[in-house]
Amino acid sequence: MIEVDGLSKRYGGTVAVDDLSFTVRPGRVTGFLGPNGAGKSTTMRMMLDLDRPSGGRVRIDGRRYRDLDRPLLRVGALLEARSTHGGRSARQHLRWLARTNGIGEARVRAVLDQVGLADTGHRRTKGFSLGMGQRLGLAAALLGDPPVLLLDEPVNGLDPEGIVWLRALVRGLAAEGRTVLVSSHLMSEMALTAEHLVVIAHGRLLADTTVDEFVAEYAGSHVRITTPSPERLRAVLTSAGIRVGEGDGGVIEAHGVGADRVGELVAANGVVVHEIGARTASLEEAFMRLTGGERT
Ligand SMILES: Nc1ncnc2c1ncn2[C@@H]1O[C@H](COP(=O)(O)OP(=O)(O)OP(=O)(O)O)[C@@H](O)[C@H]1O
Repeated sequence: MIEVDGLSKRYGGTVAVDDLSFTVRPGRVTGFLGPNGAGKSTTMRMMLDLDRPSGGRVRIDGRRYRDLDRPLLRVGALLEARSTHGGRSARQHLRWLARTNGIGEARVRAVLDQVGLADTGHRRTKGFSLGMGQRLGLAAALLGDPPVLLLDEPVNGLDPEGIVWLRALVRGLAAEGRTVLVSSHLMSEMALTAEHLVVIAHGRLLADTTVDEFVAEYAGSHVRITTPSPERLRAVLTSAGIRVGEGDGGVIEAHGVGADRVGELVAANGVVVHEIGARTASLEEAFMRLTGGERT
């Protein structure tokens, strides 16, 4: 479990993180979302003691990072900056990490295999693509078999196949009971990966909720109806107390109501309709609404 309590970070006049409090629980993937510059990386660096908070605190399984005994066995992290020595091979890099942290050689083989680098582990990392670099970073994060994982934008540089692979890996790690925090600015990816969301903008908490609740609360679902008699349909829906809007191409949108109720109303009032469809807004739309349209 990761507990963030009143966390703040100022860089000169810039407030990067502003009185942030949330808890990341084990057993599920928590997505850490926010537009560029929202403060995600700064928050993650403070979790790992790489940046000193201006205020507040972070606890990982009840302790400060710096007080953790053999931290690589407690917390695995993939941060945005790559920190491998280009002249070394992936295997050498992991062996060095393992040795300096009292981790056995068997784990090096296991994680190379787990991240799909078993056949390229002997190659120098200098020639690695961004995606391979991300896989190596993940291998390093997993090396100590830690119960807590912090992954900052892990899909960066991965090809579509790699993204699907990562999604399964991350969900599997959470299903094993680990605490998994994954930052991203890709809403659609988070919708498929995370069950819980922590959303921030300008360093402040905007939402701490499940993906489903987030979409329901901030995006709002509606029913789309195509009809040759829009005025008549509007009148029927409005007199039933339903809020009506207009979508693209003259489609009527009924808000705060299910498709079943709309179907009953049009049948009872003899309105001809060509199409009725329930539409659930995407996580992307919910995010845009919540952050006031800031691009990610
Ligand atoms: N070392 C630093 N010195 C000065 N300002 C910084 C520093 N690190 C971050 N910032 C500023 O703090 C704010 C938050 O940045 P941060 O990188 O944490 O955001 P982010 O949500 O991770 O964004 P991105 O997705 O672009 O990485 C930004 O305004 C950034 O310019």
